[in-house]
Amino acid sequence: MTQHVRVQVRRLDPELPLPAYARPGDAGLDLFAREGAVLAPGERALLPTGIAIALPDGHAAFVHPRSGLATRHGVTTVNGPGTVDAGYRGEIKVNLINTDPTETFTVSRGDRIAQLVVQQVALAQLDEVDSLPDSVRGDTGHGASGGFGGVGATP
Ligand SMILES: O=c1ccn([C@H]2C[C@H](O)[C@@H](COP(=O)(O)OP(=O)(O)OP(=O)(O)O)O2)c(=O)[nH]1
Ligand SMILES: [Mg+2]
Repeated sequence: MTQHVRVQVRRLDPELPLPAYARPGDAGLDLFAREGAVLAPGERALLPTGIAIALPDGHAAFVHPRSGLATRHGVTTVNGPGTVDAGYRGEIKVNLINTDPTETFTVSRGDRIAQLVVQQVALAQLDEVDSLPDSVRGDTGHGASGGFGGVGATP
């Protein structure tokens, strides 16, 4: 069952449509660029989206890159995914970077540059302890479970 949460939104640019889910079942609302930009290889830009939101308590929104831009152009978010706090009332911005080594990437006003995923988040109440409970993983990580290959691959 899909859960819906009501999010108040202010449009800071009346000419841009509200962010929308491109298809039923999509998790991210596509965000539009309020301004264009030209990103040389390796260059980044903080682009305004023309919207500000008020999330209910216990929620956050995450500015995720779009996989099509990443795959075709090497364009992603620098801080991906960026975190929008429930208390943030400013314009949502997208920290875009062109990681392509040779191609310049042009953003036009109105382009869909990133997607906003709204999620419930738990706020941690930190209980300081001297030792943590045992677990199967323990303190292993960073590839400790094996290599990257599938069945039969060398570890
Ligand atoms: O991709 C992003 C990431 C953040 N923000 C806005 C909303 C967020 O609530 C605020 C602060 O973000 P964050 O906490 O990640 O940045 P910070 O560097 O820790 O700044 P601050 O000291 O203001 O918390 O900036 C965006 O518009 N887009
Ligand atoms: Mg912060």
